[in-house]
Amino acid sequence: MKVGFVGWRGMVGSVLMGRMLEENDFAGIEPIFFTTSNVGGAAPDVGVDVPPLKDAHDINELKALDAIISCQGGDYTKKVFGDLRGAGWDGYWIDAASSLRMKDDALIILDPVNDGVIRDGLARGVKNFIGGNCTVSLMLMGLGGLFKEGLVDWVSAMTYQAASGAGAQNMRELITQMGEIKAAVADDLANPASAILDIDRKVAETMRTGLTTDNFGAPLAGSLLPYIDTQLENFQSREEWKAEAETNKILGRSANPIAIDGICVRIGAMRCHSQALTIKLNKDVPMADIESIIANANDWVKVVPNNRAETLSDLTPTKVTGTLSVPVGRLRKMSMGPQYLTAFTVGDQLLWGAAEPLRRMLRILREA
Ligand SMILES: NC(=O)C1=CN([C@@H]2O[C@H](COP(=O)(O)OP(=O)(O)OC[C@H]3O[C@@H](n4cnc5c(N)ncnc54)[C@H](OP(=O)(O)O)[C@@H]3O)[C@@H](O)[C@H]2O)C=CC1
Ligand SMILES: N[C@@H](CC(=O)OP(=O)(O)O)C(=O)O
Repeated sequence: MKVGFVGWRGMVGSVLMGRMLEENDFAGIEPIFFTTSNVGGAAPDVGVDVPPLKDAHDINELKALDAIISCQGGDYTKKVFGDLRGAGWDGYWIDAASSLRMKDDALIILDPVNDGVIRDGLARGVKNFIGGNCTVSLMLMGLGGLFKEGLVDWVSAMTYQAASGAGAQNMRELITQMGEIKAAVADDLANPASAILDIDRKVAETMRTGLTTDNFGAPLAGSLLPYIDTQLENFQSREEWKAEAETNKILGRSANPIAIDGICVRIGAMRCHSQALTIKLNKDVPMADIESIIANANDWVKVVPNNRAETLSDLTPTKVTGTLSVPVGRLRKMSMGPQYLTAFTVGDQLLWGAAEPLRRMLRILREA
């Protein structure tokens, strides 16, 4: 199988390369690497012979491939995908970008949750397989069991999203902002006799006027930004809109959708998205059953007992970052009634949120 990789050196692409190497995924395929900026340059060392970098806009080169994995972004997809299909290319297109997600001829891939939908699609001849929005994928990796059992009436998801979701430059900017805050009060901090309210005043002044905000457009460090992605006419942000639209498409139930809505917030975490969920169940299910349904849904979800020590140890971005683990905790019935469940979940948005579903889709194609 000839597989083209576009966007392999970006942030999502690098995570994908790392995972493919860990899982020995380059053995048995013929990888060909593409670039938008360095045609003829050296391709990465993936343990098998590879030609120099090819032009990611060269339709003839792309046409020779059985499958293409793109982590290059939506603008690239928009530029190339139509021309490539128009030129008669019939291969598999696997993409991290959102541009094709809601198209009728595309499926959103998250195989631990929708393996059946993916395999049905393959049997029907679907050729476009698109990774889901990170927040949606991570919510489903955590709570997929409840959806699978048909227990969910509606969900309200309040998110705490990491800087990485906005891109590599934003991760750098978050750290820069943290450093700028520290620098503004370093002398006062070093002096145990300094007044905390003086430190606080200087910090607030620095946050309002002295932080680098070229990428976020607003100060994030020490604060939060309760708006992600663009504004829609119904006053949802696009990130909030994706929750219901993409979840139902992933589950293959767009015709009979479950309502999912909430507020998406950017916080100063590096690469783990967290979300606090209010779930209205369609019946009163005992907590022990809920916990076992959630825990048994896939190999990566883990129920964290709802106590302070284990929550602070196991249910934080700091613990989860760089891992495939998806802990779900703070599980309890709410005071609104026995059908109202609350949960908190954390996941690495570059792994399950972006690269891992693409890697696994390639495996599914190879094994099909
Ligand atoms: N960031 C995220 O959390 C998520 C992103 N996605 C999707 O994936 C797409 C790619 O995102 P992301 O990986 O963050 O994008 P990056 O900006 O990290 O990389 C995109 C491309 O930029 C080029 N590039 C230019 N300068 C550099 C550099 N110094 N280092 C590395 N690459 C460079 C590379 O193309 P070339 O080699 O051709 O020059 C690279 O493939 C997004 O647009 C989005 O559609 C999906 C889910 C989550
Ligand atoms: N919008 C997401 C990241 C992302 O790339 O989402 P999407 O793949 O839906 O465009 C975030 O900011 O955290």
